[in-house]
Amino acid sequence: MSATSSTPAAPLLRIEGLHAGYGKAEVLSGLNINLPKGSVVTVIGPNGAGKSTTLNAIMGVLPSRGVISFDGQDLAQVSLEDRVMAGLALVPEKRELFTTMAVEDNLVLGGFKPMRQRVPQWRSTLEEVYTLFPRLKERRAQLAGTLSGGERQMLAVGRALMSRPKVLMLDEPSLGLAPLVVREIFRTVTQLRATGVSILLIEQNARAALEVADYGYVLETGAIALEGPASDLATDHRVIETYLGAKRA
Ligand SMILES: Nc1ncnc2c1ncn2[C@@H]1O[C@H](COP(=O)(O)OP(=O)(O)OP(=O)(O)O)[C@@H](O)[C@H]1O
Repeated sequence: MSATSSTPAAPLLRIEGLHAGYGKAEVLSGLNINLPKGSVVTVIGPNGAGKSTTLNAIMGVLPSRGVISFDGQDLAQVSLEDRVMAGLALVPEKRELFTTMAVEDNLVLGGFKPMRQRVPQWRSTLEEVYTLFPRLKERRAQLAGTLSGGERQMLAVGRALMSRPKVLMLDEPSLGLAPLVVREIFRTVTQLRATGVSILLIEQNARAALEVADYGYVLETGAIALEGPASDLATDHRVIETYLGAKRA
């Protein structure tokens, strides 16, 4: 991470020449993304650019070609479950909560069975999640389907944290949330980085994402159109014209 180091540390997550798609339709055409340890990296871009596809390929729920290397390990032959065990966690765009189950049951299921066996301290992880999101603790017995939009997003993040990930991937966490709630969620991103979690943040809300990220990529029709330190991207005229506009989060 040090800018002065002659041999920069290998990124925790390295995506190189990634191709993925659906049937014959190729969506990603040779993507390169690096996530250094302890950083927040954002991928911004328009609808349909391939942002969710990128995360699905990294998780292994979608077949892909190219290199996905995590913590020095090539994930090509690694199953979804083993990717979670290795330390990858995804908060999907649709949150995908168990709506008819209580908040706490959603969290406990997030530390899914093999993980609970391997990580016997899951109860203390649950307390850590409650410390991060006191509102979830207050509502631990409430059905997930009755939570507000912001609380659902907190629960989706909390559930992913139950597997004690090294890398947390967030797919449009601000989607459908009021500006104040977006701020709260992005504050959490900063708090998590401070605890050592590395974060890959997919967002359409470019302004909020670039404020919280260290580095950013602009993804357009399956390829990286622009990349750089987030503060540079936030002042780049192409990003301003296309993604920042006059709207404030
Ligand atoms: N299951 C699927 N089957 C076929 N095509 C798909 C499927 N999922 C996504 N696509 C297509 O792949 C392209 C990229 O979709 P993707 O969801 O990755 O974009 P995105 O950048 O995340 O967009 P958004 O910001 O709107 O969520 C789109 O053209 C979409 O229609």
